[in-house]
Amino acid sequence: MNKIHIALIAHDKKKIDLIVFVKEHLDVFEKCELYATKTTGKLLRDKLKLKVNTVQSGPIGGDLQIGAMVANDNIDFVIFLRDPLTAQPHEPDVSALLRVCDVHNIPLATNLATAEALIAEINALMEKTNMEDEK
Ligand SMILES: O=C(CO)COP(=O)(O)O
Repeated sequence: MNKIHIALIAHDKKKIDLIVFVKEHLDVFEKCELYATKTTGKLLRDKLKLKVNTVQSGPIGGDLQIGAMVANDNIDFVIFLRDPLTAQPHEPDVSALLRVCDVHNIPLATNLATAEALIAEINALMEKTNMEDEK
């Protein structure tokens, strides 16, 4: 089975939420190929010992790099915990990433409730592929 590719990104005030969320679903994330913006990825590596491919930090182009991966069909799911209460200097890049997910119909969670729903979907997808592999 090909691994599911997931991009994980969190704005600074949401990084702890993301770490806690990923920790709760570590069994799922360990089976996936993970991509993250630099600071988010470093935290995931340091705190959870996960293997994560990183791009630049979000404010200096990382969101756009993840967007390019979405455009190239290299990402299956995006979990991007945005901080809706803090203005981001790189807001155009954030919008570009959200837009390219819509253009390519890539499931995108921008809050924890939707991220939980995506995990259920990812689990179902993994079970289905495992059953097909066993046939
Ligand atoms: O700013 C970000 C997303 O817009 C996240 O970038 P970092 O993971 O490098 O903090």
